[in-house]
Amino acid sequence: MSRTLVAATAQLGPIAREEPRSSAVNRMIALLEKAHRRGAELVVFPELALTTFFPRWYIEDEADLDRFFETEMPGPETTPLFEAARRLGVGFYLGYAELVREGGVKRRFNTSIIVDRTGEIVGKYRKVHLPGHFNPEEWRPFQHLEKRYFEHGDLGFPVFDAMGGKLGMCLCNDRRWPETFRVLGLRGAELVMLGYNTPVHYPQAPEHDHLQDFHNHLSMQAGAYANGCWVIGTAKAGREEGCDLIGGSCIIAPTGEIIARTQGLGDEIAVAEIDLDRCSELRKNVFNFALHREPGDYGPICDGAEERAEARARITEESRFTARR
Ligand SMILES: CSCC[C@@H](NC(N)=O)C(=O)O
Repeated sequence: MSRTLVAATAQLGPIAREEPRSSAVNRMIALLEKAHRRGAELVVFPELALTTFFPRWYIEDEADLDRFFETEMPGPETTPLFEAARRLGVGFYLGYAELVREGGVKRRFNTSIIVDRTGEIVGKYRKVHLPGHFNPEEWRPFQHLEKRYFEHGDLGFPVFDAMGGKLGMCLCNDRRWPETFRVLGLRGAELVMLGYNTPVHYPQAPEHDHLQDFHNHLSMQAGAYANGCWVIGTAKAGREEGCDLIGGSCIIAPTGEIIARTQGLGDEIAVAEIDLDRCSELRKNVFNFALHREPGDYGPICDGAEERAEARARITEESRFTARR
């Protein structure tokens, strides 16, 4: 059986605050069709692809916040995307804000899914490394309230047998953490897909603004190389509600080389053929984990997990926007 897959990164330009889901979905279907015409079998969309990047605002009213979340997937507005996938026989990765009710409690996650060629959801991931802050901070030109609006993902970093390979997922800030790729690599991921919304301006250290594209590619290329896996990273890009987001969506080989990338900051695809068997070039050699990895010397990487969990629970309880009914 062939282990090659034609894949596409499907970058979205800005989504306005009042833009309806149907518009975002129609834009994604157009990209899916375009990718299909170029032979793509798998298409990677951005993080929070159905709405504007709403954590840039402090939203006090719970109903206003909930408007940005999906309570079912697919729901009435996203079903056309799933139908298009089924019609074209193209799988996809999609990031969205997920709201679930458990025991009368609302839980909110920054989530991504893998949908296979038949339009079935075959994998789910909930963002682990939530960036930003809990409380609104007036000095900022825009907020980054992911820590307030989302819970820490509770699914770990799973790897799924899908599309003829072993597929892993992460979301945006996760890519900056080598542990993300290493855990997925240890679980055998051959392709890691991720979406991102990355502002050009980093208010805490504006001297890094000109490095945002560099850091984006640095993280993903290092993750690919050190784990011998393919990486597809997809941006929501451009000036969204006055906030500039980087582009640079790309497909990265296990060698760390970018083999396809978008050029602009709008809706755009870049396509490449990826050979999943190429992972072994690294995995059987320099990154043969069984032979060369030295976990006995990596203790500090996992120290402090309990303290971290306690601190998180405390802060979350104090600050998170959670409705209990
Ligand atoms: C405030 S941290 C920088 C922004 C972050 N964005 C997301 N969405 O995770 C990122 O890692 O790109």
